Parts: sequence; structure tokens; C-alpha cells
Amino acid sequence: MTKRVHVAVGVILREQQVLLAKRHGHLHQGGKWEFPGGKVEANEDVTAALVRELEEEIGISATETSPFMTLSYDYPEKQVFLDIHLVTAFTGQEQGAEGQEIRWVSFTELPSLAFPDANKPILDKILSDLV
Ligand SMILES: Nc1nc2c([nH]c(=O)n2[C@H]2C[C@H](O)[C@@H](COP(=O)(O)OP(=O)(O)OP(=O)(O)O)O2)c(=O)[nH]1
Ligand SMILES: [Mg+2]
Repeated sequence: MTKRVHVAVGVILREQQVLLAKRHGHLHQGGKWEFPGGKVEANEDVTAALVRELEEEIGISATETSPFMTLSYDYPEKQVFLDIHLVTAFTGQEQGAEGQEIRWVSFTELPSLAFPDANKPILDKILSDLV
């Protein structure tokens, strides 16, 4: 049994849109769209992890974040704890800083995209709370 991985996830908002990134094909859940983020390191606060990951992956500095939801999900090969936060303000120009495709997507378009299996409750909550 391996340990559940704590992941800081950002739902980055701009008007009625959210910023998505496409996971590189070789990664776990590769080729799918994700909310940018990554693993919380030992002794790191989740907000600090989120800010760091968004700088590394998207090249932005998040200046306003708030807790949105948490969820645990068991993939056959990996267990994750997603700690999801809204990002309502940031500075800098968004870019795929690790060579990944990024895209602003309207809330209503979200259900037509392929996400990791764990993400269904996140989409449901965006569509019920934010639209
Ligand atoms: N960022 C992100 N990860 C997600 C989402 N949904 C989901 O199941 N995950 C899973 C996939 C991965 O197993 C894990 C995130 O790990 P990661 O590979 O992005 O971690 P990281 O950015 O720290 O990457 P690395 O340093 O290990 O390369 O969480 C999501 O919407 N966003
Ligand atoms: Mg990541």
C-alpha cells in the first residue's frame, strides 16, 4: 500500500471561464485536461503548494485563493487527495510553462472535455455553484 498523494489543485477563474491544461501523455492520467496543480511537498502548506505549482506550470502568481472542495479518489494504481481551491486573482501572463497546451474554457463547455476520472465532482460543483 502506498500513501495517498496530497495534490493542490487550482480552479483558475476569469469571467465565466476556467483555465485548463492538458496533461502530457506520459504522465499519470496523461492526455486529459486538468485543473493545474501538483503535489504538496512535505512540510508545505497547501496554499503555498498551489502558488508554487501555478508558478511552475502556468507562469502566474496567484494573489487570491479560497478553498472550494476536497475529494479522495482511488485509481487502480494510485490514491489521490485533491485539495481544490478557487483562484480568483493572479498576476502574470498565463502560459504552458512546461510545454503543455492550456486553454480558457467556458463553464458550459466543461462536460464535453476529457478529465481524469477523479474530477467528476469538481465539474458538478462548478456547474452548480458558479454558473
Ligand atoms: N493537477 C491535477 N492533478 C489531478 C487532477 N485530477 C487528478 O486526478 N489529478 C491527479 C493526477 C496525478 O496523479 C496527481 C497530480 O500529480 P502531478 O503529476 O500533477 O504532480 P506534480 O505537478 O507535482 O508533478 P511532478 O512534480 O510529480 O512531475 O493528481 C486535476 O484536475 N489536476
Ligand atoms: Mg501537476
